[in-house]
Amino acid sequence: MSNKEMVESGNQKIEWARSHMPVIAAVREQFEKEKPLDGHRIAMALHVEAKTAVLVETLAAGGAEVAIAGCNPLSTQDDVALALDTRNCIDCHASYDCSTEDYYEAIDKVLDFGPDITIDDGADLIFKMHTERPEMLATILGGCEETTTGIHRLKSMEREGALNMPVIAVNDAMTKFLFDNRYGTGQSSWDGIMRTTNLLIAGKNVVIGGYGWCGKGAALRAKGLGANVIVTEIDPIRALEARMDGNEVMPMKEAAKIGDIFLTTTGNRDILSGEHFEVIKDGAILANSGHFNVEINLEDLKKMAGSVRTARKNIKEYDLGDRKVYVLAEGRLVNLAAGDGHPAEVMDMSFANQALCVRYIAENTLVNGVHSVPRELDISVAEMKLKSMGISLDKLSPEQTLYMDSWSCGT
Ligand SMILES: NC(=O)c1ccc[n+]([C@@H]2O[C@H](COP(=O)([O-])OP(=O)(O)OC[C@H]3O[C@@H](n4cnc5c(N)ncnc54)[C@H](O)[C@@H]3O)[C@@H](O)[C@H]2O)c1
Ligand SMILES: N[C@@H](CCSC[C@H]1O[C@@H](n2cnc3c(=O)[nH]cnc32)[C@H](O)[C@@H]1O)C(=O)O
Repeated sequence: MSNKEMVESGNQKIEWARSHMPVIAAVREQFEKEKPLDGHRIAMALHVEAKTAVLVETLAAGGAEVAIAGCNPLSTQDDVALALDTRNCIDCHASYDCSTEDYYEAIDKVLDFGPDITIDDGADLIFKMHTERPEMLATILGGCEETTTGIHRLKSMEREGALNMPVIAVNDAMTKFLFDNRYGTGQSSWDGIMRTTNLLIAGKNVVIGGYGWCGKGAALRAKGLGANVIVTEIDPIRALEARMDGNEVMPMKEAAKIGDIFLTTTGNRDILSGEHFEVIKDGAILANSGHFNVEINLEDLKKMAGSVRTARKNIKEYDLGDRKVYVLAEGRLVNLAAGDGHPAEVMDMSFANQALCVRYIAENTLVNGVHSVPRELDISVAEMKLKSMGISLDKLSPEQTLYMDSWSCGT
């Protein structure tokens, strides 16, 4: 494709996403009128694809200048990156097949731009500023964090007294994790797996590593596709929940022997490693939708394999002698590296939260530490989404309010 065709293709994807993101459209309208981000410089490290581009445009419509890098190798869509880079007030430094060096160089480039607000997915910008560029923290008003793993990292910095800027935990908004992590990951992971393998899910043993918000969504959709779902967990409550939701629960060492398709969603490392590959079933398909590329230990797999070859686009075959194992998208996020990421309708809510939280940072002085998304912003996102869906609610009558609030009623 020529550069011109790439830009056209990127713009088409952005337009399609924008037309399915009514909440962020409403936020953009406010931003265009009020210009709350005038004079602000925003550095972002997110998956560079069409829905993210709609967030970037919204911030620019609010008056900001924006520089963006990727937040994961293999999750950038090059046509969208090119289309974004042609816009006024937007610099994009991201490519799909970047090396680890290119990836970190791009993070440095968006920091060179001199931001006063950051948006991260996995805390890479914040980590880099704290470890290598601490002088930058003096002019940072605050940051927003998109994902569970990033918030784990930031809370651990906060506990050790090492977090020297305010950060809003956007992932923890109800209108984010209940929809994005659950229904978003639930749908987009299976989309990535199915379009990459072109295989049937019905009748297969699907093993889901972790029954958090992503795991619940992935298990629910696998069941809907006709799979027999097995969950592995380390948390007794989540394991119980998985069982009572109708899944089998067992240790990975047992699940490895019978699973046909494995999907990790834990945010942890080595969910599948050497001890599992020793017993894993011939033909097993391994995919990750959790953290970076560490949930499936590819080093162990490489050591055990006699040879490795590309079996099909985005599928690597590891020949273990008596068995073959297939890894999708290099063990990186299968929904983004081998698919188009979450559906626009869920990113609509995640990114409306991002835009509103950036505005909140611009208009308020926050102390250093991890902050929750203000409840009223979270509720406003739910209200805008319901309105866009044509759904209205009942209202409490004065008698009902009194009844609910009074301790003397109810007997
Ligand atoms: N692919 C995507 O688009 C996408 C979307 C949202 C979140 N994420 C990422 O997915 C990961 C999970 O996010 P979440 O919101 O579901 O987190 P969560 O904390 O709700 O769930 C993680 C679950 O994994 C379990 N777990 C941890 N170690 C385990 C182990 N060794 N074996 C089995 N289970 C284990 C935990 O007990 C927990 O129940 C994070 O890294 C997050 O950043 C990815
Ligand atoms: N660098 C992180 C990446 C985790 S991805 C998880 C985040 O990606 C976000 N996400 C999922 N799909 C899309 C998409 O299509 N566009 C932009 N972001 C997405 C989603 O909100 C989720 O919180 C790490 O490996 O730790």
